[in-house]
Amino acid sequence: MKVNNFTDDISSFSYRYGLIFRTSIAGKPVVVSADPEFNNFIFQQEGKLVELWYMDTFSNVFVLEGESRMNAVGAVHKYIRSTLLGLFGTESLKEKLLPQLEQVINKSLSAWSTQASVEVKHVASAMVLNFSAKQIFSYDAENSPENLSEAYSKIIDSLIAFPLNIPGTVYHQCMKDVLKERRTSPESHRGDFLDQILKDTEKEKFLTEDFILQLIFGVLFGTFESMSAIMALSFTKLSEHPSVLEGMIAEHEAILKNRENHPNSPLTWDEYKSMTFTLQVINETLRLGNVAPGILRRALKDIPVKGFTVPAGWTIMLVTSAQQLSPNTFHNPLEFNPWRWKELDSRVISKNFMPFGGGNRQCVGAEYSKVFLATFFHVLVTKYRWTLVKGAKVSRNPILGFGKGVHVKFSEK
Ligand code: HEM
Repeated sequence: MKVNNFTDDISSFSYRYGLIFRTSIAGKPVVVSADPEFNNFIFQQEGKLVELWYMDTFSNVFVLEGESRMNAVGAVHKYIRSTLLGLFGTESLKEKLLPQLEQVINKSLSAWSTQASVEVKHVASAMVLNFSAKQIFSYDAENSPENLSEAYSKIIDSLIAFPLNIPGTVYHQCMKDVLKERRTSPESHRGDFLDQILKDTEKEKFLTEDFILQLIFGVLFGTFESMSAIMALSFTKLSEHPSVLEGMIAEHEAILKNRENHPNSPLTWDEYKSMTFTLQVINETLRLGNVAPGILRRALKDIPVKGFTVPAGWTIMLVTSAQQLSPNTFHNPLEFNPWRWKELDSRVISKNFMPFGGGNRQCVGAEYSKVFLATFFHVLVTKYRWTLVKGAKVSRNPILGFGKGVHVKFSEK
């Protein structure tokens, strides 16, 4: 069979396979794919035919070359992934984090309800970042001299605007101080992520100070934009679809009723698992939200695809977001309709709905995000009522944007 190179005959390729085509971004050749077969295949090829590649902006922040580069799979990635899953994975959520999450959410909503209104994305970012940072390095938002979420959002704004050197920022200085304190007083054992990686520095040579700082930055980066964008979008969608909100209220009131004599007892794992409709609302918001508009990889070797070849070195952009908006899978794809999930087959879902990516780089915060959102809705609809004071014009550039923000007034029920 004749194997063409993308560079040989691009036009006939894009004509024949509209879901995969070639373009260029910042002068570099990129193969863009919304093809479910190819995208699923590429997710399984991490470290074999492809590796993670977020182009130049991120290579100024994260080490993407050399032995301890963050994008390679292998011992370093395995160590980080399993350590993070130990912290944010299902077992930890079930055994430890769920009651803590409920407490933090209760506290946040109670504080928000004392204000005339709050901008949801802003306050949700701080809530999620502070909770995640507490698990990672025992960050204490109430007593810390530095406001981590303010320092962090400055970095994110500039990161998107221009390449940035992390050293010199308030974030970097704050984290260096945290590391120094831990190293000089090893007796202050906190049982967090930082304790564990500092304990492993002898054994794992790649755990240098710079690496640890970048790693913590990277994990917080994962939590910061994504969760708050989904929360802001939820409020926008729920205000447009009161019947969905009513469905959630009914589901959560039934949970309280089933507790019989203990309506105020903490949320249990079984109760979380029973929130069928709420989890469908979360799926629908993730589907429309498409927090990761494209997932980027670099071809390590020539990759054959449908009679053509993606040459080694080229960038591949997996546009899973387009799959999630495909009318072939999702009838009336732009409509916010959580009930659609009742009808969808689980095999169709796993192939076409990948808000958390796939393969061995699938988001380590996937279950954490769902538990966080479900617990948030549980507290919200059982204890509070809210009104949208000022909605936002939702945009995509390519990151989900909320113009002047989603302003909500919360009040106790
Ligand atoms: C709505 C919320 C979230 C969405 C939609 C999301 C989405 C994603 C996606 C699409 C990837 C794969 C990226 C790729 O393959 O290049 C990913 C990876 C990752 N996410 Fe998330 N994420 C979310 C929340 C979180 C949270 C809360 C954490 C914090 C624990 C987190 C930590 C990570 C990490 C560490 C990775 C890299 C995993 C690896 O390379 O092995 N994410 N996320």
